[in-house]
Amino acid sequence: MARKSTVLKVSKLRRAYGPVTIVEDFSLEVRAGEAVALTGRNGSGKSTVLRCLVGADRPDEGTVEVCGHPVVETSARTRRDVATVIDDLDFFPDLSVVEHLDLLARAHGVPDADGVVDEVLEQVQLVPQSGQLPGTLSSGQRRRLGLATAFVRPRELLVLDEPEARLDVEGVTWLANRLRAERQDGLAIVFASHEPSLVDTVATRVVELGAPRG
Ligand SMILES: Nc1ncnc2c1ncn2[C@@H]1O[C@H](COP(=O)(O)OP(=O)(O)OP(=O)(O)O)[C@@H](O)[C@H]1O
Repeated sequence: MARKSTVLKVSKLRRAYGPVTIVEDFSLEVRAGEAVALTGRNGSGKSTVLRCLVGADRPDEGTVEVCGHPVVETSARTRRDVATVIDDLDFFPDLSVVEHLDLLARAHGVPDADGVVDEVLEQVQLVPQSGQLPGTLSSGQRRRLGLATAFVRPRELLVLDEPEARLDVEGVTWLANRLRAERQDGLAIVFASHEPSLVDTVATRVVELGAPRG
């Protein structure tokens, strides 16, 4: 069988905040169809690594490439290839749930945007809330909308920071199955998680980050 192509290549990443080095000599290669779980204690640097992967933070040293191109948060290429759910997303206060998803799908040139948005709304169980504004959603529903934004658009790499946060038990099970299916369809995934069931179901590899050093 042909080896799957490398989607993400991280080489010798280092990130320090002041005198404290959080991440040092971190390298990672993720191929299409692989899912890497970043685990480790609070403060071990998982979010720091993920922010560097998507270009939301700049490493002090090292390089990050997606599909052979350097990651730059503002580049069209990076935005096309990388779907992220990290931190709490900012939503437009005056666009409804369905309008957010429509906007994203159309901006990314998704064929049959209406059909894709309807399908994802069903999957994240936000059909009854599709006309609501983000400010009126429950915190778990806002997380579901955040996840939906990643699923209505094209993607080669999915980067998720604690995607299970604020989901109910049924939601975590759905998410685990959905991410496993995405990986089996050939997507590359990197996610940080404290949820063992999610890691067990989704990850093909687990990378545990250590404690920060002073
Ligand atoms: N902008 C910043 N300035 C100073 N320190 C920071 C900054 N961002 C993160 N840190 C520190 O870097 C360390 C790693 O934080 P990070 O958020 O990457 O951890 P994490 O592994 O994702 O933790 P958690 O499991 O709690 O989400 C923490 O000690 C944090 O306080």
